[in-house]
Amino acid sequence: MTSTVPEIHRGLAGVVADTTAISTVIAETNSLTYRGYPVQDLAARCSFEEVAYLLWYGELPDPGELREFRAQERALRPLDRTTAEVLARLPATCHPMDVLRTAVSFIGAEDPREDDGTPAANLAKSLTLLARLPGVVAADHRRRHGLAPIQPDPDLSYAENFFHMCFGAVPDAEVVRCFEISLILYAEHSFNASTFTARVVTSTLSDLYSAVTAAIGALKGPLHGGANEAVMHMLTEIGDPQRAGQWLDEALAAQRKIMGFGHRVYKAGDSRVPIMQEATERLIARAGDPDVTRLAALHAALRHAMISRKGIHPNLDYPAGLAYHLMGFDIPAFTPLFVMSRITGWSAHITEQLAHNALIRPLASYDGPGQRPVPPT
Ligand SMILES: CC(=O)SCCNC(=O)CCNC(=O)[C@H](O)C(C)(C)COP(=O)(O)OP(=O)(O)OC[C@H]1O[C@@H](n2cnc3c(N)ncnc32)[C@H](O)[C@@H]1OP(=O)(O)O
Ligand SMILES: O=C([O-])CC(=O)C(=O)O
Repeated sequence: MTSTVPEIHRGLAGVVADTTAISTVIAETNSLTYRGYPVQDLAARCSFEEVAYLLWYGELPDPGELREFRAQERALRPLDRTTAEVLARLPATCHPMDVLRTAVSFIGAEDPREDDGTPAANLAKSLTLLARLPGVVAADHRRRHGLAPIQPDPDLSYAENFFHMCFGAVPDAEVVRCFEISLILYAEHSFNASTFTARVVTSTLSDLYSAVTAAIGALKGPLHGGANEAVMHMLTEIGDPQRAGQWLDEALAAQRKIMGFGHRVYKAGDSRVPIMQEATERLIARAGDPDVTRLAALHAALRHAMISRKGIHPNLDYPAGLAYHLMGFDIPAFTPLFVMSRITGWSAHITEQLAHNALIRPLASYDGPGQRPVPPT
């Protein structure tokens, strides 16, 4: 009897798993659109709140809709006492992504709303998470420096308020805008690993908090969102722009993955990198500091070396990691910043998955031992 060997798509590479109307990544033209709008234009003209609204409702808000959306987000910002206490008890040695994952799970456990899974109920939960997660990240950042949390300020935008809660001050507009651009670029990217994780959990008809908790776990890994932290660790390890080429040769010879480079879909450059790189260069110029100039030179030298040696281009995590460092965030807080943005894309996909749900359950080709008897005891 002959058996046909099925074609295996390890890592689901090249597999089209479903349709989506949320975003499209077109590697051939190096383009990315959210609900049809080029991400470059959104990053140039919109606030992060407008982009969140677009992802969730399918259209950009008119002024009245934006006003109402902003008011709702601002009203939901304060963390309740129990959540704050639970988070303060987590060991300071755990990674901030563990804190965030626990926070979402805890906020979900505390939510008294019945889980009817309707789009309206899920959007209400998504807005709660969008509004609360910055407070979680900021309080965690401060406790690691022995500082008390700062209450949110409802007069500030999403991005401004986050700086206020982390550092007790809002930096100049250039820095806030650079941060906001990173949030817009990180918001959504089709069926990436964390979004697909959220869709898998949702496909079992589990709840939104469970899907987001799982997605945070997937984003933490260094092959996905964790790469923005790994980029800064790598730059710190190299230390000197003059060493970039030799360091890279040794790392490649040792089969190391160079963090912040390469992408499953983009093979000739990530559509988001030029915008993020430009914004980061404005931060570098603004700093006017020799250490920053040196770090920027190292960042550029490694990018050139990687492109010339391997033809592999940076992904969004490469400029974003440097930008977050220049904004004053601690390295382990970088991936939580990604979560504060990607919560918008995850929530949109959870709603879309439920709208035409099919349980996600692929097949496997078994290659273990043949059938055999259990030895007698
Ligand atoms: C926001 C985001 O999540 S963007 C991604 C962030 N992740 C990173 O930056 C981590 C570093 N990058 C990588 O590990 C990879 O590029 C991934 C995981 C992102 C994509 O990988 P895949 O699509 O599975 O491609 P794959 O790993 O098969 O790479 C193809 C080839 O390029 C090489 N390659 C790809 N990326 C890198 C890299 N960063 N460093 C060194 N080599 C690389 C691989 O070694 C492989 O070479 P081979 O064909 O000689 O074996
Ligand atoms: O699309 C991917 O595989 C990873 C990525 O860039 C993202 O999630 O933003």
